[in-house]
Amino acid sequence: MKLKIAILPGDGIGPEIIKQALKVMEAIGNRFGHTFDYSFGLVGAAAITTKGDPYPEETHRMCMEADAILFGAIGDPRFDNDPKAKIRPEQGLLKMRKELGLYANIRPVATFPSLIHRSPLRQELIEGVDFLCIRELTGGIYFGRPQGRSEDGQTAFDSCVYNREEIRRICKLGFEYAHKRRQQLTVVDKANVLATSRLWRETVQEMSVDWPEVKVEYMFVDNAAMQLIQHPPHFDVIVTENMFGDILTDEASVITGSLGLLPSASIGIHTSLFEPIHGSYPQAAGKNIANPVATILSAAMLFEYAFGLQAEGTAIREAVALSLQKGIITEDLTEHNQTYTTEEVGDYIAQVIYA
Ligand SMILES: NC(=O)c1ccc[n+]([C@@H]2O[C@H](COP(=O)([O-])OP(=O)(O)OC[C@H]3O[C@@H](n4cnc5c(N)ncnc54)[C@H](O)[C@@H]3O)[C@@H](O)[C@H]2O)c1
Ligand SMILES: CC(C)[C@H](C(=O)O)[C@@H](O)C(=O)O
Ligand SMILES: [Mg+2]
Repeated sequence: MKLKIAILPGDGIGPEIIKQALKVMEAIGNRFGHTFDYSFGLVGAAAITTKGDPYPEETHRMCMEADAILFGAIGDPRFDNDPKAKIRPEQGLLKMRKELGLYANIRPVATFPSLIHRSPLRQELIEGVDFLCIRELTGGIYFGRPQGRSEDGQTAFDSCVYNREEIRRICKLGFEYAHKRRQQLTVVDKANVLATSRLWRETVQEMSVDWPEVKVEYMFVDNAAMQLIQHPPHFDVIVTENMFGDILTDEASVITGSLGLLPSASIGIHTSLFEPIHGSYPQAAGKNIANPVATILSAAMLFEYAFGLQAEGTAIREAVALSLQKGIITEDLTEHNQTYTTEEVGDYIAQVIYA
């Protein structure tokens, strides 16, 4: 099979981790007889520097023409530390999500048996954790208007906006995934305060009639933040709005042992995009220390979700599991000096697939 994929490395550790995922994909191509037609695009601070635009038109065209997109990370302290900057790397990511219609961000969270001891949480709390967080990605407070400052600059405002159709389409995925899994859907919201959350509840209540076998529970986000740590095996499928999903999944990464482990798939109207859930980790950029596993597992999701190539995804997951089991891991997962570099972890995982 010939796979046409747009590659957007982005900023910070983005290029280093993408390089490891490409090695692994090459190994998969070799083993399973696929070839790749890659195109490389600029996004984020890298695109601002050269094009003055964090999501240039040519990158958009490239994404639209590809069968799938692999994305590293964007973000740069130059902009993080300058709240007055008008053009920002994150605008590129948001524009890309919106223009590609990437409305559902699926973030699987599962413990790796060989890393159970790496979590700051007690082993008996996190054994067998395996849930999906389905994060709405093109609505809510990230995109609601009005957003901005009052004329005198002394007041700032954001708007959280959802319509019924946006809620339906993301919750439909929630029901479908729960149906295929353990039949348990947790809707995380703040319906005791927010009007948008009450529309979410109302919509889910209507939809649940069509999914009688799926047990639906509603949980306020503050409680969910606590339950995720207190009793994470409870969760099967979580569906939630944009910002809550962003925050809860960084929190959930602690269960697995590192933010550098969690991948995601952004499912869209026009295409699909695969990216680690973490950011550009600027402190590590160029040091060859970042964990490439989240990006490599995002490539596994790309094979499975974009192309239906399950065996290829499984081969990557097995190679990753072996690297973790053998202790071929980056410094975020080690306390002793048995630390491997980003490159070495990528090489090991690719080599397991070739073998
Ligand atoms: N999707 C994205 O591109 C994305 C996501 C989050 C943050 N960002 C951007 O990234 C920049 C940095 O943000 P931040 O520091 O809040 O978040 P971050 O996710 O980049 O890093 C937070 C911390 O997580 C750990 N970490 C993250 N990725 C890791 C990896 N691959 N290996 C090992 N450890 C890892 C590190 O301890 C790091 O200090 C900001 O500009 C932010 O806007 C981008
Ligand atoms: C960089 C930022 C805009 C982004 C988000 O909040 O969606 C990031 O945190 C993520 O999780 O992809
Ligand atoms: Mg985030």
